[in-house]
Amino acid sequence: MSLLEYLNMTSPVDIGLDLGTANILLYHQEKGIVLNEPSMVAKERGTGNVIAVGQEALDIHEKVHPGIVTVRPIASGVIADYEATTVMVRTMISKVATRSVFGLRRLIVSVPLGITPVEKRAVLDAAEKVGVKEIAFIAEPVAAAIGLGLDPFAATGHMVIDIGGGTSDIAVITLGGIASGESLRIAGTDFNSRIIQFFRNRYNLAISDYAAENLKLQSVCVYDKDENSTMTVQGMNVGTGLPETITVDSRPLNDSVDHLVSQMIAAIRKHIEALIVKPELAIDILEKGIYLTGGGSQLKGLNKRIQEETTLPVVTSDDPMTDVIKGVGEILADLDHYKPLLAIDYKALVKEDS
Ligand SMILES: Nc1ncnc2c1ncn2[C@@H]1O[C@H](COP(=O)(O)OP(=O)(O)OP(=O)(O)O)[C@@H](O)[C@H]1O
Repeated sequence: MSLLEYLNMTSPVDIGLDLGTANILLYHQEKGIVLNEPSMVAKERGTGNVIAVGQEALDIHEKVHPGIVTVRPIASGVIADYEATTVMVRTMISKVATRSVFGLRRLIVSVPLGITPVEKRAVLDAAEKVGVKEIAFIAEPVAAAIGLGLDPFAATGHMVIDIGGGTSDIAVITLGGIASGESLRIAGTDFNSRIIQFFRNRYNLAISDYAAENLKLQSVCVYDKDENSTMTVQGMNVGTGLPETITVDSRPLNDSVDHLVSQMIAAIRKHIEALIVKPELAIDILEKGIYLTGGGSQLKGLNKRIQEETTLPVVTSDDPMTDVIKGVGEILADLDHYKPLLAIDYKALVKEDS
């Protein structure tokens, strides 16, 4: 065995990227999921220089250093900070793909349904800077479908809803295309914002995003609105300017996030109703159910609520936060088979695109 073989540096590498609002995941063709970190960047307040990305940036964020500002470069599924996104993607890819002397061959990136050319450009820039030779984009719900073990080319309809941090991608997938779908800009992060607003308005209490996230995971339930639990919440009293601990019922908080759930369900129903011209697809969904994935789909009671209000069965994923990247991994493993999905949706091979 040569030294290069021994060091596993003998061939160009293919990488998959799930560039999410909340989390960034990387898939290595041979090793599987090699990175799963928060989509966050820490910068020096004065210069704007990036000093940390991912988990390191989140650790800084929680300590709140006055000379440092932390940003989520992707907001509501769109690239809000072009520079920070470029640095974040570049740093993450270099973390996992520095060993091959032949460099990176392909990068497959999952993106929300409505990605704009400008957003695509930011990813392309980052990829070019780490020496990727070929790049392709795949729609998140299609990647999620593959990750869930569904066949996107089948002559049957699959409804997949990927509820992430910034977007809820809704898609009815059939014959390698999307019969009906949209990227709804309501997802996990909106629940956090609503929770923060609720405590501010009702209790004059400013709570951190970290506290809001914990409340969402532990106390919020969107199905049985009568369900009640007691929550202990810490924050800053905006009136006195002093820290405060309060113990309150969860029921009013459940009510306060309800309009977000209603908007999600209205969008889902719209795409089911759009199948009126293709009733056989609607029947497929009636038989197989709606597939729910993405971290936000784990909100307590959301699956039951969707089931009740659409009257369709709902199938929840066992591992909702990795379905998209697993799907991207499957595509990398059999690119010839899946290539039509990339070409049909985005015609995104760099050389064709630029
Ligand atoms: N148990 C849970 N209950 C409710 N929400 C959860 C739970 N676990 C994770 N989440 C939420 O899931 C979201 C992150 O999910 P995911 O990693 O799938 O999103 P993303 O891919 O980063 O975002 P997007 O696809 O919108 O760009 C966060 O908003 C997080 O708060």
